[in-house]
Amino acid sequence: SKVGILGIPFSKGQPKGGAEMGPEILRRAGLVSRIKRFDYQVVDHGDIEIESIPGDKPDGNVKNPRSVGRANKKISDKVASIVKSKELCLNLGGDHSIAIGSIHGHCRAEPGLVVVWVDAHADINTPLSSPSGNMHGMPLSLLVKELADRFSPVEGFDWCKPCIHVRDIVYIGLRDVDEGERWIIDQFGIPAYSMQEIDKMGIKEVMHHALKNLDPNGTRPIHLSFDVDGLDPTITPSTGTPVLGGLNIREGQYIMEELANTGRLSAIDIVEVNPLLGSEKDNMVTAETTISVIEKCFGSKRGGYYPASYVFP
Ligand SMILES: N[C@@H](CC/C=C/[B-](O)(O)O)C(=O)O
Ligand SMILES: [Mn+2]
Ligand SMILES: [Mn+2]
Ligand SMILES: [Mn+2]
Repeated sequence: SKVGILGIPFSKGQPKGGAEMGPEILRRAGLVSRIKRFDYQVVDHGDIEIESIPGDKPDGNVKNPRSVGRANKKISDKVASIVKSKELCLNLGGDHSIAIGSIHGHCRAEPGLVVVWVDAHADINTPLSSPSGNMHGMPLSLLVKELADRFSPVEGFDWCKPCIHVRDIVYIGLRDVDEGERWIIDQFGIPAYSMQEIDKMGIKEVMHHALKNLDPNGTRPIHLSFDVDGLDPTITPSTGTPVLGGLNIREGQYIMEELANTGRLSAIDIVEVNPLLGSEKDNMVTAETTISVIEKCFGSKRGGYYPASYVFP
């Protein structure tokens, strides 16, 4: 099987420069060669070309709407074609607004998908409920059909038709959720395993119930949107919105191992790595943590591994 890697050097969904350097730092830390060790054939699609749109005035309180809209239209087109060519699409962000295009594009190729959202944040603020106007806190609100009537279309997003239902989402790792987001989660009954549930149930039970709730028959393609700030900031310090009390590296690896075991991972976003926000050491720790978690999606086993082609000497 094949994995298609797509760099998305984009950061206009939030105000801190540097998130656009995420793909570069992960590549430089050896991501591609680490994935090549396993049974996937790796196709590297390079980085998406991001056009800058000068004078991109806010639309209401939404910041950089046209830049975010234009970038995500391209992301949608590219992800749709990668998934259609039977590659597992690995998107390297960039801030979390890139999930608008990646999920939209994934839905074009796999309409029955489900979304696993690993994050300290719910990222489902509408343009009206957002406390910041930063679009990295809004991606899911632009994608779910049930919220379409709660706000008027955002400038630059006329292409973006909502393509998933709230019941097709599960949250893991929440610990910094805004009022409007909590109202949405309660109103629509979105399964949400915050760090409190993880401490109460343990990651094994959380993964068991999360996947069972989401897809009882175990048939639907999975879109994993992984915000590195879902992990504890001591192991991913180089990120824009760190929150104490996150997932430890073993929980992160276990989540990926369980998702890999389904055999239904179809697209993965790895977002919010920002090397300008940490020291050299912070960046090295963040990159190594992120890669050691990502590789568990592709067959890396803590108990050891050998490729199908291995012959014992
Ligand atoms: N909920 C806050 C924070 C958003 C955080 C986004 B992140 O999860 O993509 O880092 C907001 O809406 O501004
Ligand atoms: Mn996020
Ligand atoms: Mn986050
Ligand atoms: Mn149980």
